[in-house]
Amino acid sequence: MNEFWLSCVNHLEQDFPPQQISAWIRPLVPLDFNESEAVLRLSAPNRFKLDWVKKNFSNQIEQYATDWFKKPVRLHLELQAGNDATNASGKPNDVHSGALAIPAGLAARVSENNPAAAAAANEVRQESVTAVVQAVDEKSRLNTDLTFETFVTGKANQLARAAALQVAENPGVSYNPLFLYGGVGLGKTHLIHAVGNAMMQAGLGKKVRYVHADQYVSDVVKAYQRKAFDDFKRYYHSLDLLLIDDIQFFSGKNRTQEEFFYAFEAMVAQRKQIIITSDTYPKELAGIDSRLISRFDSGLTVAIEPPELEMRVAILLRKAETEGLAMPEEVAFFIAKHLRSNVRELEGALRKVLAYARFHGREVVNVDICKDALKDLLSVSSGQITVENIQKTVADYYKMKVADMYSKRRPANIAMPRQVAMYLAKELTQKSLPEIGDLFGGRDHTTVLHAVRKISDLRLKQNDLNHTLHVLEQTLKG
Ligand SMILES: Nc1ncnc2c1ncn2[C@@H]1O[C@H](COP(=O)(O)OP(=O)(O)OP(=O)(O)O)[C@@H](O)[C@H]1O
Repeated sequence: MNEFWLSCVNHLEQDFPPQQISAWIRPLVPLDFNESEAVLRLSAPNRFKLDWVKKNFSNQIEQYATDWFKKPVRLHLELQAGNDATNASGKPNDVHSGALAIPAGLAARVSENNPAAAAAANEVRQESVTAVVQAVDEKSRLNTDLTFETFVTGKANQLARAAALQVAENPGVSYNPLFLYGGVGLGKTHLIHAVGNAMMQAGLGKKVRYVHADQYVSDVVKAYQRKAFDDFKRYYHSLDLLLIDDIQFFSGKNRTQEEFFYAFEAMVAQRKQIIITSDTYPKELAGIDSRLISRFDSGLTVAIEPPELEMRVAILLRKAETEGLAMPEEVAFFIAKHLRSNVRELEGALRKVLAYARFHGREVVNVDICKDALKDLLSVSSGQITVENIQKTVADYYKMKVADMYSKRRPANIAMPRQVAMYLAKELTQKSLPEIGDLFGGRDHTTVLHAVRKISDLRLKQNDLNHTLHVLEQTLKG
């Protein structure tokens, strides 16, 4: 197990900057691998790290484990025993606990056999402490790297950024709540951290808290179990700025919604600022109480759209510069033309190019290096619009599995995106109706025709759907 984990960390080091490895990966402790169920268990030192790793690294870890153990592995993350750093009021108990968590057994073994490695491990532990303290302010849970200064602006996000700046300057009085929505990886989380960091930097002693909706739900559950609702309420109602990310995760969680409703009312009445992000606009949120939806819509609702070409280039150039990589503009254009869906994807590509260039000892990259480094990514999005591209883009947008594009399952939340994808396939490719039917799991051409007619028709009547289609077309055309 330890051998696997060391190798996995080595592997992740190729893809992610050292700061991220120290902050998020090294604090994880490998627990065990269950052969029969193919479940890999890792523990994280606190809830914040657990959520972060789950969101940002679990795919890579699962993929690597799948290659290593030669079977499809599922990752199970859990909190280190007795180390849940979040109490009922949402405050961390132990600021540094996470950074010291290099597996104890492993550290002992390393130090017995190899004093130099032990010293290095120690150094890594020290470095982890610094990295965590720099990257995340534990009290507010703000990532201090996500600021307005590091946020690249373009047409796709200028409105959202202007609104966020306005709120940072006049919290509680301009737009309350500010509701930001958009697809995955477009910068919503970044922007709300930027508001929080700006308020903290202003040094007025404001109480700020970033919380992912999932975390809020589990705080409610904990408060319920510990009968500590008063503390919970007091804490949330006492904030000056509450940043709540991915509110769609409240869907169907009635008790959480009720608590949030009270917190919302109390904060807004006292002119305390709330900023919410979501993958869709308020009225489209499923499983959320209508009185909350109407509250969400009572301030300012702004979309972040997929970045246009020039903005993607600017983001790549800025991020390459930060990483100390000399990237000529033509190279940034090359990557930006091929990768169009979101900023997270661009960051992933840049990391791959960076690792490749470092490995081959190149300080300046060119288009050929990029083609090699990004072989896998580029084959998926080869510039042309293909039905596969459409299926992937639509599935990403609606947060569903690509496999459901071909499956026979028919619940409305799958059937509708599938029809949208069929419509786009007809609009944007040269494929015939029977060919499209084949690519959607062998469906009949009349099914495709029905989907195309239905979506064309609805598009004229429903502004929201028209907007969604517009965003998808823009993403696909680049
Ligand atoms: N305009 C931008 N300038 C610089 N970096 C950006 C920009 N937009 C996004 N990013 C970066 O892209 C990555 C993904 O952004 P972020 O996590 O904010 O997306 P998101 O919209 O919250 O996505 P999700 O819905 O998946 O949570 C982050 O590393 C963020 O810093």
